[in-house]
Amino acid sequence: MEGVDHLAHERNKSEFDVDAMKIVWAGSPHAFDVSDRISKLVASDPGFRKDNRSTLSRKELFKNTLRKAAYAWKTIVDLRLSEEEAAKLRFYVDEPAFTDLHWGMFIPAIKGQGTEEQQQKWLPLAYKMQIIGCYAQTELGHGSNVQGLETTATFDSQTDEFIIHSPTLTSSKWWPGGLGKVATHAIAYARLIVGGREHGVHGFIVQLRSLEDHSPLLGITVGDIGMKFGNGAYNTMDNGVLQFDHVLDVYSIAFASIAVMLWVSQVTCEGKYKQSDVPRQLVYGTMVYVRQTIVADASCALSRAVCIATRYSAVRRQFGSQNGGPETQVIDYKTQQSRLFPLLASAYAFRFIGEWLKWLYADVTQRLQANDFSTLPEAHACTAGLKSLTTTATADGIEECRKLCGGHGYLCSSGLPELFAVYVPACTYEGDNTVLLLQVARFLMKTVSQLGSRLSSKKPVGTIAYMTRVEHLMQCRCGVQRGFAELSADLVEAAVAHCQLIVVSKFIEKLQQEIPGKGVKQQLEVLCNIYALFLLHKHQGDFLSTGCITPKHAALANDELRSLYSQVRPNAIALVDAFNYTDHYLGSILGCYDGNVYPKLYEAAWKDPLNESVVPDGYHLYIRPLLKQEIRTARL
Ligand SMILES: CCCCC/C=C/C(=O)SCCNC(=O)CCNC(=O)[C@H](O)C(C)(C)COP(=O)(O)OP(=O)(O)OC[C@H]1O[C@@H](n2cnc3c(N)ncnc32)[C@H](O)[C@@H]1OP(=O)(O)O
Ligand SMILES: Cc1cc2nc3c(=O)[nH]c(=O)nc-3n(C[C@H](O)[C@H](O)[C@H](O)COP(=O)(O)OP(=O)(O)OC[C@H]3O[C@@H](n4cnc5c(N)ncnc54)[C@H](O)[C@@H]3O)c2cc1C
Repeated sequence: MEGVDHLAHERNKSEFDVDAMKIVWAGSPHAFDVSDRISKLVASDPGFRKDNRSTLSRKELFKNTLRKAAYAWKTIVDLRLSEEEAAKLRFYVDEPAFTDLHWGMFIPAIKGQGTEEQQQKWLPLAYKMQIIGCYAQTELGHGSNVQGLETTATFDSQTDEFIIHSPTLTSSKWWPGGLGKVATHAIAYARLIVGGREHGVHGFIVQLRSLEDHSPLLGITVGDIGMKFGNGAYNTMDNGVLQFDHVLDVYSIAFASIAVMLWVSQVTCEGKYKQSDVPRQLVYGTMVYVRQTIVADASCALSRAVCIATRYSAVRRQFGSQNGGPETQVIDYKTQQSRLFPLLASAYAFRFIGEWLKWLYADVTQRLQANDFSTLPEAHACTAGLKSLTTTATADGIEECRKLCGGHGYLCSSGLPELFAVYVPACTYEGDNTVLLLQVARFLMKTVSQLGSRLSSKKPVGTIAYMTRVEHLMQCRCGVQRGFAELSADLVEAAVAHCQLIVVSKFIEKLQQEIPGKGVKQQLEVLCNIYALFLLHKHQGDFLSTGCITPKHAALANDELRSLYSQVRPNAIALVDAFNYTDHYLGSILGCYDGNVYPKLYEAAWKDPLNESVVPDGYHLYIRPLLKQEIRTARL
């Protein structure tokens, strides 16, 4: 029945202050207030409806996305929302769109790598959305290998201009979000050539389309690359293809530095290339920034899936009826708990590692401004490795949550198929996860060779086993005289172990902070222990081979896990309520707050366009003749 909370009995079991946990999850009382207010604003506005996406054609879907993006911008302007509130509004609108790249990459790239002059010219236009930008780095032939990019930017000292060109088919820009149909400008990455000499890959701000009629400028061929994985899903995004045919970057030398997107190098008025004495990898700065935001995004996506699966696991009953009594809630089965609760713990673990990574990024950015590059390698390794670890675990976790919901998890109305389809490219974009782990492995090799065996002694006591595991994995690999390439598969395993060590140690450090609210810290300690012991159980071969745990320890750890699951069980619904997601944002009948699942599932089915007619289109043309055919063959 509507209005009845079918999960009230579960909520009454909670042993901690849920409102206090909501603040912990949000990060602060202020952050909670903004999130709570904006999520409800979006949920209550029919202009942000999203339950019909799977029934729209690609063109209808895309036009609806443009409508929503414009409506969101109007809402932001009319309500005079702050930058923080506007970002939250775009988050809760929950639709991949060109705005993700405009706000999430184009503007950060200018802020992070543009000169003062460039920032003064481009940021006011971008903030007012008087230009719409995208980040055009990947090409048809190269994505991972940035140094392999083929697009050229040749400085013509006669005309004081840069000529941007796609010399080959494989140099076509391919994948940039927002590029296909909307962006008016791009930060395009190209090989800078000055005076016949090549100076490596640099970013250039290039106008793509007329600000008058949106037509592509002279020399620009641009379009969408076509349908992607899953219906609806990421097809609201116009990932594009772009070719330059000797495009003059219209900014004369007076603005040459406007075009060359870098505070780390310049082309002077005399047409001389000036490389400042900073690491060339600062060209990659935007990718580092986005990777740390992707870690925070992972905790959001995984927590959405876990919220759906946990609430439905409490609603769903199957088997176990005694004397005609109610069947057993599937959340009470130990197998369901052993699959679901480690994911619940991971959602919280990724939330806190995302908070730490945000601090690390801010710290390294501050140091860079003082020309202190000492922590840049660690920041690169951490953002690359944690992006890889958290997105792989989240993509796998969303799929596991679908399976935890049985057949109904496969319905679009569960919200899980679309969440999976939209999320999984996170394992690829912003750096293929294996390629990024190889960067971590390279960092570990260098660290081991510099520090000797001990990677770091600055870890909480509870992580000794994890640290010993990483050292053991590295020693086993570094000890043998074989090349990096030969050992790369093994070194990637050590890189994963290193990233898991970081997540566990930062969760433990979080618990050393003052955490207000009855029972809140105790619940987080249970989740931290579940995360650490689940991984120890999953990788016990590694831990046993280090000798720092024995088979008896491994068995005890497994016993402790079961006990921890029992401690979580009465608090499970409250722990997912703490995410404070509206039913609109969850977009899931299985995960609806009141748990009134079956009537809503049944009602939703009849809204499917296929049920607009009792007799389906095609019956008279195809099925009736089939049913009425003379039996010409002997009866089978
Ligand atoms: C809101 C989300 C929307 C998502 C939209 C998606 C957008 C995108 O996908 S944008 C495109 C993303 N593309 C990538 O992520 C490409 C991945 N590839 C790379 O980052 C690089 O090609 C590489 C790091 C894999 C290799 O770069 P390369 O220049 O060949 O460098 P080396 O491996 O030779 O390393 C040299 C040296 O530089 C250090 N280093 C590498 N990257 C960085 C970095 N980002 N920051 C700082 N330092 C970096 C590396 O550690 C080496 O150091 P040493 O070992 O000390 O020499
Ligand atoms: C949805 C989506 C949105 C995107 N948005 C943008 C965008 O806005 N802007 C942009 O510029 N790009 C964007 N991209 C492109 C994205 O950044 C690249 O696809 C990504 O960096 C992976 O590169 P790749 O496609 O070349 O993969 P590849 O490197 O070709 O990967 C193929 C396989 O090769 C393996 N491999 C590659 N190199 C090595 C190596 N050295 N050692 C071992 N294995 C290796 C990989 O692990 C992988 O298994 C987007 C991609 C997607 C899917």
